[in-house]
Amino acid sequence: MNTFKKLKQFYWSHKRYFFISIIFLIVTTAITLVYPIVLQKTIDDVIIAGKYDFIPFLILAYLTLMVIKGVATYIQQYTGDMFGIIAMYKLRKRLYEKLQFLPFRFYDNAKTGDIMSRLTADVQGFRHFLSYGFTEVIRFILFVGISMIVMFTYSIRLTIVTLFALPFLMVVVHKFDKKVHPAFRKVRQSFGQLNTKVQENVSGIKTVKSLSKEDFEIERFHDFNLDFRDRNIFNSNIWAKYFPLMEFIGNICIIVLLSYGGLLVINNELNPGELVAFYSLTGYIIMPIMNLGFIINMFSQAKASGERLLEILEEPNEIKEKENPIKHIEIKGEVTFNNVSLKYAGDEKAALNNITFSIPSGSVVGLIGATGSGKTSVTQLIPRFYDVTEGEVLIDGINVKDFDFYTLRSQIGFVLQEPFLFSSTIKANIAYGKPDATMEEIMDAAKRADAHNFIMELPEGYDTLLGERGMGLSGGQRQRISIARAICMNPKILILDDATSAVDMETEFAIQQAMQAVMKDRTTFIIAHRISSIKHADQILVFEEGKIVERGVHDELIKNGGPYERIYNIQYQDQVKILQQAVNK
Ligand SMILES: Nc1ncnc2c1ncn2[C@@H]1O[C@H](COP(=O)(O)OP(=O)(O)OP(=O)(O)O)[C@@H](O)[C@H]1O
Repeated sequence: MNTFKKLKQFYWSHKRYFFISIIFLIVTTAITLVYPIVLQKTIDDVIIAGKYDFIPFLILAYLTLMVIKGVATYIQQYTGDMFGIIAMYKLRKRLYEKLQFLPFRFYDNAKTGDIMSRLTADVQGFRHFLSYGFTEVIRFILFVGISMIVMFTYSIRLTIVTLFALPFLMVVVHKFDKKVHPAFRKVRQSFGQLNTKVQENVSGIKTVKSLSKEDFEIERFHDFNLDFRDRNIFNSNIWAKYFPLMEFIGNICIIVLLSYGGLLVINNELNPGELVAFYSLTGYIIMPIMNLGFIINMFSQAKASGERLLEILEEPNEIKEKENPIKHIEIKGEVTFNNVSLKYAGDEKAALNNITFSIPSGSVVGLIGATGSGKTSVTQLIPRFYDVTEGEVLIDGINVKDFDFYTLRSQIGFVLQEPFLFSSTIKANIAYGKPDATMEEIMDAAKRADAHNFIMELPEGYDTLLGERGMGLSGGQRQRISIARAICMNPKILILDDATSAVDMETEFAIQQAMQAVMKDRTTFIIAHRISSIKHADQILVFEEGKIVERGVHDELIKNGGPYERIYNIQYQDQVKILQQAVNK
C-alpha cells in the first residue's frame, strides 16, 4: 500500500470522479442485488400464488430497473475512466519533468528502452488499476456484504452450510497473490530489457550492419524475447494452477447449496423462490471471490508498475540550485579552477586531480592530451553537468554553485563531441537555445559556422526537416549545425569539444577563420586532438591522466621537450612525410 500512498498526489486531487463513480457503482450493485429478490417474489408471491395480474407490473418494474442500471453504469464507467486517465496524464507529466532535471550521472547508466517502458506500459498499468481496480474492490465488498445479509435473512442455516468453503477459497486467493506479484514485477522488468534491446539496435543499426552482426543481434534479441516469453508463461502457469482450484471450491459451494437447499424445500422449510434467489446470491459471492484473482492481478501489476515509477520519481538529484541563487546577471567569462578534483560516481580513480588554472575573460584556451586524460571532464564542471569532488570552479570570481541554472547555462555554449540534432527543421535546430532568434540571426550563425552554403543547397533550405538525430546529413554537416546552434545563443563562454573532428582540414580552416570573429569577447575552450585546432590559443593546457602536465603558448610548447612537442612532432612530421611522398610521385 505504501506505493499507492506515495503516488497519492497524482490521483487524490481529483477524487470527485472517484466518488461519483462509487456512488453510481452502489446504484448498479443495488439494482443487480435486487434482481434475485424480485425473482423470488415473482415465483413465490405471483406465480405459485396464481396472481397473474401482477405480471405486467413486474415487467414494467424490471424494465425501469434496467434503464436506471444502464444510465448508472455509463456514468460509473465514464467517471472511473476519468479518474485513471487524469492520474496517468499527471504522472507522465511529472516523470518527464523529472527526467529533464535528473543529473548527467543518472543518464550515464540509464537505458533508454527501460525509461520508455516505464513512461508507457508502467504508467498504463497503474492507470488501469485506478480506473477499474479500485471500483472492482468496492464492487467486491458490496456484492459479498449485501448478498450475505440478504441470504442470512432467508435462512441462517443454509447460508452457513453454503459458505463453509469460503475460508478455503480465501486461503487459495491469498497464496495466489503471494506468487503472482513477484512474477508480474519480473514480467515488467523483462519488458523494459526487451525495449532497451530494440531501441539500442535501431540506434546502432549502422554499426551492426557495418560489422555484419545481424545474426548475432537476432540471437541476442532472441534471448530477451525468450526471457519475456518464459516470464509470461511462468505467470500464466500460476493462473492456470490457481484458477481451476478456485472454481472447484466455488462449485462445491453450489452443490452443497442445491443439495441442502433442495432438502429444505422438500421439507417445506424454504420456499422454491427463496432457493432460486439463494442460488443467484451465492453466485454473487463466489464470482467476486474468484474474480479477486483478476483484481489481485491488476493490483499486482499496478503495484509493480508504481514501484518502477517511484524509482524515477525518487531518484536523488545531487546537483541542485542553492537557495536564492544569483540570477539575471550577465557574466564576463573569466573562468578559474582552484585545486579541482573529480571522481565520477562508482569510479575508483579520480578523473581529475588537483586542477588549477585561470582563464581571463575573452581569451581562448586549448585543451589537448590523450583520450581519457580529462579534457571533457574539465569543461563539464563549468555548467555544472557534474559537481567537483574537491576544490572550486569560479566564473568571474563567483562559485558556479551560486548561480541559478538558467543564468549559468544560457551563457555557456556547448558544441559536443557527438552533436545531437532533433528531428525538426534545420532552422529550429539552430535556434534551439534561443527560440526567439530572428531569421537573420539564424543565418548569421550558420554563416559563421560555415554551414550556410550547404544548407542553401538543400531543397528546402533552412526549412529542411531532419531525420531522427539529424540523419540525412553528413557528420561534418551535423557538427557545423551544432556549432551554429551554440553561436546563435551568443554565449559568453563557448566550449568546443572536439567540434571540428568530423570536418576536413579545409572546412576546419574555414570554420576557424569564421570563428576568429565569433570568439572575440568570449572565453573559448577548444578541446582538440589536432594541434592545428588550438595552435592560435592564448593558452594551451596539456592533460595527462587527469592532471595538467604542461601549459603555455604554442611557440613555447613546441620547444619545451614535453608531451606537446611529442604530439606536435608526430602530427607535423607525418605531414612533412606525406608532402614529400606527394612531391616524389
Ligand atoms: N560519465 C562518466 N562516468 C564515469 N567515468 C567517466 C565519465 N566520463 C568520463 N569518465 C572517465 O573519466 C576520465 C576522463 O574522461 P574525459 O571524457 O574527461 O577524457 P577526455 O580527455 O575528454 O577524452 P577524449 O579525448 O576521449 O574525449 C576517463 O577515464 C573516463 O573513463
